[in-house]
Amino acid sequence: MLSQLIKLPTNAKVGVVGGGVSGLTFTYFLGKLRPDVQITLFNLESRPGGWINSWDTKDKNGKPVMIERGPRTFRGVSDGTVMIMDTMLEMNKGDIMRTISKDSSADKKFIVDPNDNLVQVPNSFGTMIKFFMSPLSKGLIPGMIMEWSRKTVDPKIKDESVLSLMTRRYGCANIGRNLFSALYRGIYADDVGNLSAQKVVGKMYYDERKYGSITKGSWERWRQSKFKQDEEPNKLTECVALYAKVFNKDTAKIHALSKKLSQFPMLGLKGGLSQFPNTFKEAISTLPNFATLTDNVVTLKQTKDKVSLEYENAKTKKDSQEFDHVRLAIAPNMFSKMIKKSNPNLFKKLDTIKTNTVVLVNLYIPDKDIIPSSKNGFGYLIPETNKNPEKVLGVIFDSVIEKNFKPFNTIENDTDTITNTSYTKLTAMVGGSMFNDSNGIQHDIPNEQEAISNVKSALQKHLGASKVDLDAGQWIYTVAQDCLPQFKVGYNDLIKDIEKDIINDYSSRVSIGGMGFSKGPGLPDVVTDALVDATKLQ
Ligand SMILES: Cc1cc2nc3c(=O)[nH]c(=O)nc-3n(C[C@H](O)[C@H](O)[C@H](O)COP(=O)(O)OP(=O)(O)OC[C@H]3O[C@@H](n4cnc5c(N)ncnc54)[C@H](O)[C@@H]3O)c2cc1C
Ligand SMILES: C=Cc1c2[nH]c(c1C)Cc1[nH]c(c(CCC(=O)O)c1C)Cc1[nH]c(c(C)c1CCC(=O)O)Cc1[nH]c(c(C)c1C=C)C2
Repeated sequence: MLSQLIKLPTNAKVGVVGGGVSGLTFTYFLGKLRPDVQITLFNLESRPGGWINSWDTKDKNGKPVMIERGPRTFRGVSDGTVMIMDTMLEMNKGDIMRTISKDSSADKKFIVDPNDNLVQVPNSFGTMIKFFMSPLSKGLIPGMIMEWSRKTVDPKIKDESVLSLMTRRYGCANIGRNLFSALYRGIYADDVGNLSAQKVVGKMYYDERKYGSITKGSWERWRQSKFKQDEEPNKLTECVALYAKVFNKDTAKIHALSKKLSQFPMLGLKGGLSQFPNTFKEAISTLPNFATLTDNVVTLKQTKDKVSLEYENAKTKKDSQEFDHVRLAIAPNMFSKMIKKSNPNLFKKLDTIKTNTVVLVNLYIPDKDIIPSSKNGFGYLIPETNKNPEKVLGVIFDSVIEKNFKPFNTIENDTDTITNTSYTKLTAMVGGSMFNDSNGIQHDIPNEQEAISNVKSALQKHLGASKVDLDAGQWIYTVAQDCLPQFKVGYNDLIKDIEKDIINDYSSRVSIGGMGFSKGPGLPDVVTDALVDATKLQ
């Protein structure tokens, strides 16, 4: 998201690089706002969706089964989620929208303690007592009680790691290395000792600076939000209000949708999350001035008062086009490759953003549920305090999620309810920063055989699964190479510096999107970012 973008001239030409949800939604929003603008979407792959990859295959009995080889859900409370769901409804896709409610067993999360026991993250009084009695809560009670009174940060410190902030606030490293280590491995695939507090726990970072403590800050924010809620109960957030305005939406309907979505911790789509990019791809193909070029490697060049994209693929010779504006909806590491020769200074800055690789190992057992009923939940995460020789970040219980999915729209003849419940579908996510050396440089990615063997060992330890059952399952191995940027200490300032260079070097004719540059790494974050920037160009 760039601060200053210039309004596009009539019949402008825009190039969008990246066919993930960031590029797709940006293209859709801009194409709807400015039907006169000619948009060309470039993508390395012919498949839309980027990291979203719902894979339709067959099980050992020849029955069709969908395996998620990337994201599978997204959070219900977010501006981006309102825009995604409103657009899906507009395209008559309401019937594939699925929800997980707060009281659903699929909303339970577990953390593995140092003795390989799964402990539920508290969501009730009973689970809170159990959590406080586990080794995972060492130091938590005194840490929280005295947090408000602890010395605040030295104002000279611009940014620090999540672990450093947590240790200062809670008086010991245990809380950071247990609870927060698990949570942030489950989002960033990285360790709290590496992650930027300003970027990752922004609210806590600013609360300590503004109010002197996290407790005081949370209280103040709760009080102010309560006051705002009472004063203006039907107020839309700034981004959703912008979305409603530019697309002439019925604000009462958008508010009702936003309110309904906020009941659900997470949402999904029947048939897999790929339905989301596929729907947007379908929608943009109907735009009056749209073209797409796939299987192309793209590089960026600055010409006098335009920007040009050079592209080539195995079949076609090198070609190029000039544009009034280029949108880069790609990760920082892909952006740096695009300008290595044409802009060495910017390349050097982008190239300091290293990445984490996650290996996904899916297991499907068509005729047995090996997830103990007491552990039915979204899945579990493994914090730094567990030895974890298998380097598993966490395991998502896809079959529990699927069995607890409820239609978003009430459907009369609900044919959706899953009849066969005795199956297992789960996804282990392996590696992330655990594949890196102390400088954050990637090393040993396990091959398919090693990764599957490690996950089998972890599932036997954590779920008590039998080797016979595991060996009988169908295993799928996916390497999500460089899939998540490393959001290291100082990340926000680095991005601000990079954005300044982009504005100067390309005279505001280039904008950037995607999870490395948006507010957060989630699907809703990149969609919000796409909407805001598309409206700046209209
Ligand atoms: C393992 C994993 C699990 C996740 N789970 C969740 C989750 O549960 N919930 C959630 O909200 N988010 C989740 N996310 C984050 C989510 O996947 C991202 O927010 C989202 O996919 C980012 O979309 P994007 O379009 O920004 O980038 P991408 O999906 O990376 O898409 C970028 C596209 O650009 C293409 N491209 C790159 N360089 C070029 C080039 N030079 N020329 C042409 N094309 C190019 C790529 O091929 C790709 O198709 C997860 C991410 C990962 C990696
Ligand atoms: C174990 C590794 C990972 C798991 N998911 C991811 C990793 C690296 C990646 C990821 N997961 C989520 C996001 C978006 C975050 C956001 O800001 O919306 C990303 C980048 C979603 C997510 N992950 C967890 C929760 C509770 C959420 C939010 C709900 C949602 O958006 O669906 C925690 C969590 N992640 C994993 C597990 C097993 C787990 C909890 C048990 C897998």
